[in-house]
Amino acid sequence: MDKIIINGQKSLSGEVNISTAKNAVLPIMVASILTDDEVIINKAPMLEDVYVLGKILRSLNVDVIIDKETGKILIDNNYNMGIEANGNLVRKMRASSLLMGPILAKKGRFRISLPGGCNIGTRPIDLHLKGLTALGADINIGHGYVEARTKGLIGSKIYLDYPSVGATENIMMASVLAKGDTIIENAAEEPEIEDLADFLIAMGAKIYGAGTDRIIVSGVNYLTGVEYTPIYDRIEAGTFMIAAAITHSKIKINGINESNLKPVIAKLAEAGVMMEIEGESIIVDGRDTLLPVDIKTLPYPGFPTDMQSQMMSLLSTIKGTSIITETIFENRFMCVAELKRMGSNIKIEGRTATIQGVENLTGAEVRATDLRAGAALILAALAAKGESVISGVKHIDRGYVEIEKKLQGLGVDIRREMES
Ligand SMILES: CC(=O)N[C@H]1[C@@H](OP(=O)(O)OP(=O)(O)OC[C@H]2O[C@@H](n3ccc(=O)[nH]c3=O)[C@H](O)[C@@H]2O)O[C@H](CO)[C@@H](O)[C@@H]1O
Ligand SMILES: C=C(OP(=O)(O)O)C(=O)O
Repeated sequence: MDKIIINGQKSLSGEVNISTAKNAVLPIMVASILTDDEVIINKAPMLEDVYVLGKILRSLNVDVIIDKETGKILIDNNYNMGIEANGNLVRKMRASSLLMGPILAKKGRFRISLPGGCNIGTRPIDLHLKGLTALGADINIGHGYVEARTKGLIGSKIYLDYPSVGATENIMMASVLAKGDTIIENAAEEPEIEDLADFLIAMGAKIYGAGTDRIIVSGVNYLTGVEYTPIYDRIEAGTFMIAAAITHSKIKINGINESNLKPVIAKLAEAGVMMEIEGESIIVDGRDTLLPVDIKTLPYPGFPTDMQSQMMSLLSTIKGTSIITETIFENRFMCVAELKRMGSNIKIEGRTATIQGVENLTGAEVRATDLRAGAALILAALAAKGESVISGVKHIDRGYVEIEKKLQGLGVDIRREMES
């Protein structure tokens, strides 16, 4: 198992380039099977999740070429795509549940292994299935699999009990080829949903209102091939913003969209971090004394759950009391036990964490239990006195492109020890 080793308390300087978003590219890769033509995705982030999804699509008999040098992905569904992807691969990643909508729309049926829980929560798919049922799918669940059939999807009005990102994406992808209009109410508003809609629109889909809580999809008969570049990763950008804040440094981050980062910018500003936007770049200056803040995670445009663990590390180093309330995933405080090993003073009660900032974190041997917990440990290690050794790096590699190289470029003393 790879390990990341960091010698902390170095000041950061220089610039870092943000990659395109994992959470945009995964649904876009899946949506590519909705056309019989070739799709080209440019500047894709070269991440473990992208490679695994590539394998999942190949197991459906879809041609997928991932060029690691250029970041170009070619996807061609070959006209003879299957209806069931390899179960072992599907169970490896949550985002594989997004295959349901497109396979159903293209083939009229699918069989998929239930994705199961993961470290951050149980993550049911009831809302995905409710939406597909409303569009005319007959769904059966048994022996760990979901099977669905339809005689033809028909547009419908669907109210989501919760604005689930994945359910909104699945319903949108299923309904683009349905007969008539679909209205998704209480839809998720995340920027990655708007990006998926832009991708589908570029293929010929008719989608209105993506990025709001009411999305209207008018079904079309077919979609065409397209060349597309996904949006920047707002969570990667937010993670580097915290890297500047936690080390009291000033750095420039290239590849951001200010409006997508609003909730993160607002909270860091409240904590006393100075920020200046220059087009698609942000200069982050954390050299002033920082103040404690309270955070509650919420669906977009609220504060993103995917930034919660990283904020936990930052607030651990800020004098005073901060409170974090996690409302999205029931098990997203797993980094806390590890942060405590580094000297953090955090108390958990249900979904609330009370953080008393400490003078100094200290380097320790810690383990990443999920992607953002891993990012939080890296950030804590940047601020900690002495050496930290982080294991469980496979989680971090799911969502951060060459994180140690990007941090090295900012002057961090960081190295990876590969599994021998
Ligand atoms: C690949 C991708 O884009 N992943 C993101 C996506 O995950 P994902 O799409 O899985 O997140 P959802 O928005 O669906 O989940 C939010 C909440 O809704 C619940 N829920 C969801 C679906 C359902 O059918 N029933 C149900 O109860 C979940 O358990 C969770 O408590 O959005 C999350 C919330 O912003 C992010 O943390 C993930 O990084
Ligand atoms: C939870 C995350 O991703 P996924 O939905 O792919 O597990 C994340 O990106 O923090």
